[in-house]
Amino acid sequence: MRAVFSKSSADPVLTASNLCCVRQDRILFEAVNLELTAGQLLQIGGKNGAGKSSLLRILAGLGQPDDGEVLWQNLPLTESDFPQNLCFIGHLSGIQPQLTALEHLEFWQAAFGLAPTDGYQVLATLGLAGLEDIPCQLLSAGQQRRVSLARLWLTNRPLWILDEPFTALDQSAILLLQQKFTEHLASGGAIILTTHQPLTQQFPAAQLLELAYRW
Ligand SMILES: Nc1ncnc2c1ncn2[C@@H]1O[C@H](COP(=O)(O)OP(=O)(O)OP(=O)(O)O)[C@@H](O)[C@H]1O
Repeated sequence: MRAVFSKSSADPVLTASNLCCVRQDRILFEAVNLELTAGQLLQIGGKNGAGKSSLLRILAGLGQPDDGEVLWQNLPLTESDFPQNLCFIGHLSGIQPQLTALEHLEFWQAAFGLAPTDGYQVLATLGLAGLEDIPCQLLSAGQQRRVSLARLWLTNRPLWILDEPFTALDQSAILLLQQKFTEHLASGGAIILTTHQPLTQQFPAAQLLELAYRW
């Protein structure tokens, strides 16, 4: 059930104002402002070490800014139903080596509070047919990334925050993921992601927030 985003809504759902992040006496970024509404894709760009992951973690409520605030529907994240509306996938795949792909799906279904679905079907869509029942430590890096991204095929949450989701994927998986993004945006979802690859050809309406590398 999409409780928050709807295609007709043009109101900002996630807003960040005057964000500042300091790490080891270095200002990674400051005075960062953004607004995200239904159907929007925001790409955070910048060189290695510019602070993209740090910004994503703050936007996901997993880290505190040194200044500024993040609001979900005009409320601070901790005072809203933000966690129930977010699907966050970090740059580490979040895969447990000893669990199978199918066991990961069962865990995420329970974590998202979803009714069981046909995990075999989801994994087949992701090109993992025949690999459902072996420990993930025996899968390749790209196959493990596909398992990790299976969350996007399970979740009904409107806001996706994804750190380097294309890492280790081959061209067919990149196209599959881009198609999934298109469907999610068309149904009123929103996406914030980091990636080093240009997205403007597939997503001409994407916003780009470029973080400058600062000393
Ligand atoms: N918890 C932390 N404590 C200390 N320093 C940190 C912490 N998290 C990040 N940093 C530092 O902040 C800087 C930015 O890190 P971050 O991971 O946000 O960069 P990034 O833009 O995502 O880089 P990449 O493109 O390489 O993934 C780095 O120099 C990193 O060492």
